[in-house]
Amino acid sequence: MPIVKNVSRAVSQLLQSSGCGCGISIVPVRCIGVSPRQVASDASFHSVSFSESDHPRVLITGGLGQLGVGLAKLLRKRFGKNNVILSDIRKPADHVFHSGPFIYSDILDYKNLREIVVNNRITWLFHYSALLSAVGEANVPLARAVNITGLHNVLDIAAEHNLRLFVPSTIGAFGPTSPRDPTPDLCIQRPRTIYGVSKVHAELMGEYYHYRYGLDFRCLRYPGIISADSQPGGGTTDYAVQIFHDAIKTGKFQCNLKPDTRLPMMYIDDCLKATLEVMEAPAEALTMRTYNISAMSFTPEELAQEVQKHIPELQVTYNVDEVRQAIADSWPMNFDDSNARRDWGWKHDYDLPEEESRG
Ligand SMILES: NC(=O)c1ccc[n+]([C@@H]2O[C@H](COP(=O)([O-])OP(=O)(O)OC[C@H]3O[C@@H](n4cnc5c(N)ncnc54)[C@H](O)[C@@H]3O)[C@@H](O)[C@H]2O)c1
Ligand SMILES: C[C@@H](O)[C@H](N)C(=O)O
Repeated sequence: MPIVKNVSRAVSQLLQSSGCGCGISIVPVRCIGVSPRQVASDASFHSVSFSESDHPRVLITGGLGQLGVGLAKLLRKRFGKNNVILSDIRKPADHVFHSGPFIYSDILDYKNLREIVVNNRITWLFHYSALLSAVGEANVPLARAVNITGLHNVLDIAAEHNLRLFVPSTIGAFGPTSPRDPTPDLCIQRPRTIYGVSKVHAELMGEYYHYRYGLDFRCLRYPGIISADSQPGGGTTDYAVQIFHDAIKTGKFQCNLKPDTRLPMMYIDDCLKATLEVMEAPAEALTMRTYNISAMSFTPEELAQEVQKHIPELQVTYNVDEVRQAIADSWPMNFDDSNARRDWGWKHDYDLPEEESRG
């Protein structure tokens, strides 16, 4: 019998909140200039630090993708609407533009990014700009620029202005030589995508800046994130979002991964909750700067069966995309997040009661 894991709660939540009608997320393709580099390797960083009793002043880069708008909503509830600035290089939808401060920011423009941080007295930065795994393979030079040069800009500005910096990593930071079931925090990391390579680089650079310059760098390795009211940005786990939109819109879904491809996944509310929690965790609780977080793990076939419980007429077919399949086959199947649970009390809400066992 296949491993059937109960994703009911997340599926119900997704189908309830799936208003659909969202446009497909398109990552702009353009030429990239090299950003100026002003920070000397032995620079001593200094800035006005914010009092912990004040609300942080937050900037989110790449905030118009699958995760940023939800993150802004959560943070605005907590810290006040005007204390959270969304930024991106795309034009925001009306409802996003009217929901709180939005600003244009290209993370490859170092000077402009620094100006935004200074003028708005930013104290926390969530760095979401990236090209995900599949679009990254389709445009390696752009992925290298956005994911690596962009990160360098953000690291320098964060260190210079004493920011608390969150950079998400991913299950994609592991590769075929990593243990896959489960994958612990510390193990071999030899990813085979530019996305994965750039995320390992981000993890290591952030940790280096922490030890070298005292940067308050915090990083979570997210699983594939499923959401209903935002579109994925071109990753390998996109199918697990697209199925909900297609189930409601057309009743037909063509999956680009094989039916038995098991990957770690998480409902967006859990992902954003974890992100806020790790940013609020006392520094002394963090024994590491980069943590795996986990919630559930399923295959396309299992997810389809779960969705069909709610929409029995859903027809699912498979047309495997070789690039995405090769990526998925090199990624973890299950994530070990015991360090996050121990250090800062991570606990997911949308889980996988093991109602049926392997065998
Ligand atoms: N969604 C997931 O399943 C998932 C899983 C693991 C990690 N993550 C990480 O979380 C972060 C957010 O993910 P997402 O799914 O929202 O990504 P996304 O692809 O949906 O959005 C990324 C955003 O970055 C913006 N961007 C591209 N180039 C830029 C530039 N030069 N300057 C500023 N912005 C630029 C894009 O316009 C886009 O809105 C990423 O770093 C991603 O690696 C996401
Ligand atoms: C897993 C994650 O990093 C992203 N959703 C991708 O598939 O590329």
